[in-house]
Amino acid sequence: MSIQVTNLTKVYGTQRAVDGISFSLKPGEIVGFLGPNGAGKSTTMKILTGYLNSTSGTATVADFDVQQQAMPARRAIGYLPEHNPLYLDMYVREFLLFSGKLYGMRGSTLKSRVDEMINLCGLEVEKRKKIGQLSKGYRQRVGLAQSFLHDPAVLILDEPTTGLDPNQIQEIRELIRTAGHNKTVLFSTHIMQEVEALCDRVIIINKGRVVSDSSLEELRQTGKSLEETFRNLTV
Ligand SMILES: Nc1ncnc2c1ncn2[C@@H]1O[C@H](COP(=O)(O)OP(=O)(O)OP(=O)(O)O)[C@@H](O)[C@H]1O
Repeated sequence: MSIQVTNLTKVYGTQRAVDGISFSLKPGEIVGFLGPNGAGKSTTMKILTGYLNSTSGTATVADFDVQQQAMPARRAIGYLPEHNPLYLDMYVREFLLFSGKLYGMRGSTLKSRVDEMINLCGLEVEKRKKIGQLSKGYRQRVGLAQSFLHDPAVLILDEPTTGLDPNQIQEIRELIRTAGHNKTVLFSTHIMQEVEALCDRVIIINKGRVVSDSSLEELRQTGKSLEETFRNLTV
């Protein structure tokens, strides 16, 4: 399995933000991770990417335990966090070169990979600007370029299109489809059409628990829209 989550729990103080969830993703699957605000999506993603430790349970990425084998697990992951923290004073190309070095890339391999990502993510026209001068959509492209840079097998994208205009949403979606080809992708979103446009399968969580894990095809066969299913399971 590319991602295996087993009985994962995260307690903040007295709150069980993630409450014994289990799910898995096979190599090459694109899975939408849905849930209302506060359901525990970002917390789960932060545990998968090693930003947070779980309270109990296990998670593996590319068969590496995210806590016990943190470094190889992280090498297998491209992560776009919800608020996409970037160094605003850095130039686009400078930032991507810097990020690549953190992944141990050097010399001509690094430079050609950065140029490839600039091209793939449509950053050519903006590559000489400082990140702080970019629009939100272009900042998101920089975040995606960074997450794809080391060619990870697994992409974990936390609300990659939130706050973008309809054209940018379409472009970022296309980018995820292109760059996510042959990769395993887990992404969270509140946009149902996005799930329908991109996903093989949908996992819905509510109050820290998995309430549905079905293929889009199975959900279609219920005769209800995804929105209706979501509301029925989470209101
Ligand atoms: N560092 C923290 N300390 C305490 N509570 C936290 C912390 N981070 C998250 N929480 C709480 O855990 C719960 C789950 O939060 P999380 O961010 O994982 O939800 P989410 O599903 O990603 O929500 P959204 O769709 O709004 O981004 C929320 O009630 C949140 O307030």
